[in-house]
Amino acid sequence: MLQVAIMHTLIPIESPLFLSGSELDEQPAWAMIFGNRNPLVLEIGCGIGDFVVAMATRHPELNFIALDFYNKGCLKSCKRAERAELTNVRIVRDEARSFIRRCLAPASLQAVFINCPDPWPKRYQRKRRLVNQEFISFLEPYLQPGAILHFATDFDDYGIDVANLLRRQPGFENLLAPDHWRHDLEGYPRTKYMLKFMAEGKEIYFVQYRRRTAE
Ligand SMILES: C[S@@+](CC[C@H](N)C(=O)[O-])C[C@H]1O[C@@H](n2cnc3c(N)ncnc32)[C@H](O)[C@@H]1O
Repeated sequence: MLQVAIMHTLIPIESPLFLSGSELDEQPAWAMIFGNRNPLVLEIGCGIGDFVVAMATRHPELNFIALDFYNKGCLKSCKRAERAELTNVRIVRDEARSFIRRCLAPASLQAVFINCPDPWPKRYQRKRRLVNQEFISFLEPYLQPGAILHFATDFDDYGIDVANLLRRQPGFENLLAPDHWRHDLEGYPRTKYMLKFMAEGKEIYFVQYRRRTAE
């Protein structure tokens, strides 16, 4: 029988800003990687890197880890961050949960951004969504007390679900109260996917919660 091997070759990424998750040590020394001890911010699913570049340009006092398992997106993100001459960004190709578990210490993140995660719109697909109760419980200990979790989606059912989920978490407080979500947040950079959905007339759901500090 003729067997046809389909090779999925990854375009090599030769950028000083790129880190392959599979080659990273467990619990890498982020202060060594960034060359300073500035607070860490994580973006999950950075896509083409437009958001992280906008944020890292505004906040040179923070170190941004932009994560995606999509190689081409990582390549585009690296090019974009290099063009902006940023030194406070690293683009990591890895799966979010696996990366967080292996490479981040408890209470090490000052903020997490999740913009337009894959919506898995069909009912039978929803268990594949990244953000659910299990994920929030998993992520919470990696946030410092006072750290902010930013979530944005164009998919109303996902936005409302995450807002309701976070509302029930005793460890988090709603920064947009009394609203559970907003459709506009001044100053929040719009991502490629947000702009695409907005052009189709869809509304974005922004949800923002802060991990409570101990009383
Ligand atoms: C719909 S795109 C949104 C990209 C970007 N945030 C934006 O708003 O334009 C979702 C991105 O998340 C990435 N992604 C989805 N699940 C992931 C996971 N578990 N770990 C890492 N990246 C993930 C995908 O590869 C994709 O690039």
